[in-house]
Amino acid sequence: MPDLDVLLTRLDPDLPLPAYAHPGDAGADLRTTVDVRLAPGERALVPTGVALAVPQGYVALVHPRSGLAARHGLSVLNTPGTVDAGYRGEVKVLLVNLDPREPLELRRGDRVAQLVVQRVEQVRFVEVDTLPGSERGDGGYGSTGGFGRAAAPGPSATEESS
Ligand SMILES: O=c1ccn([C@H]2C[C@H](O)[C@@H](COP(=O)(O)OP(=O)(O)OP(=O)(O)O)O2)c(=O)[nH]1
Ligand SMILES: [Mg+2]
Repeated sequence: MPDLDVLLTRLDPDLPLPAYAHPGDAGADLRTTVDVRLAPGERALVPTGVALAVPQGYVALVHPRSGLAARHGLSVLNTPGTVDAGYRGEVKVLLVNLDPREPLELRRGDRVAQLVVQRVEQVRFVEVDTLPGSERGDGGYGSTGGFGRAAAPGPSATEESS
């Protein structure tokens, strides 16, 4: 049951508005207003035919659709794309064909991505000389190990498999 109004203008009156496929879904599907052919590895910034006034304190994020990603390698290059509250231009989707072999033909009206609206904080950045300590410290980028699989038998059995 939606409880937040997001004002929208339709720049392409013949296409349906962004819509949630099921009640309670996080993402509302966005459609391309144009036909696009993406060669393997190719990207394109495609228009969606809508402009939004996202309320202050919220952001609209442009996410890929998992079915198109799994079946065709279609993704959003800058995923998730950020539509700021102050942005009044047309929402666009930076599509990329990550399939190494197959070109992808998209037609006007196809649901190519999904829009997730969520709350967001704007913070005050406060410069200090020394940060408070933490258990993790500066460990990152794999500091806790890899996949955590049982070590396979063989020459590297003594090392943790990554
Ligand atoms: O997938 C996206 C990403 C961005 N935008 C629009 C809305 C967003 O508010 C604006 C700027 O996006 P972003 O801040 O990610 O791009 P930038 O390269 O930093 O541009 P700018 O200098 O305009 O902020 O572009 C979209 O329509 N779709
Ligand atoms: Mg920016």
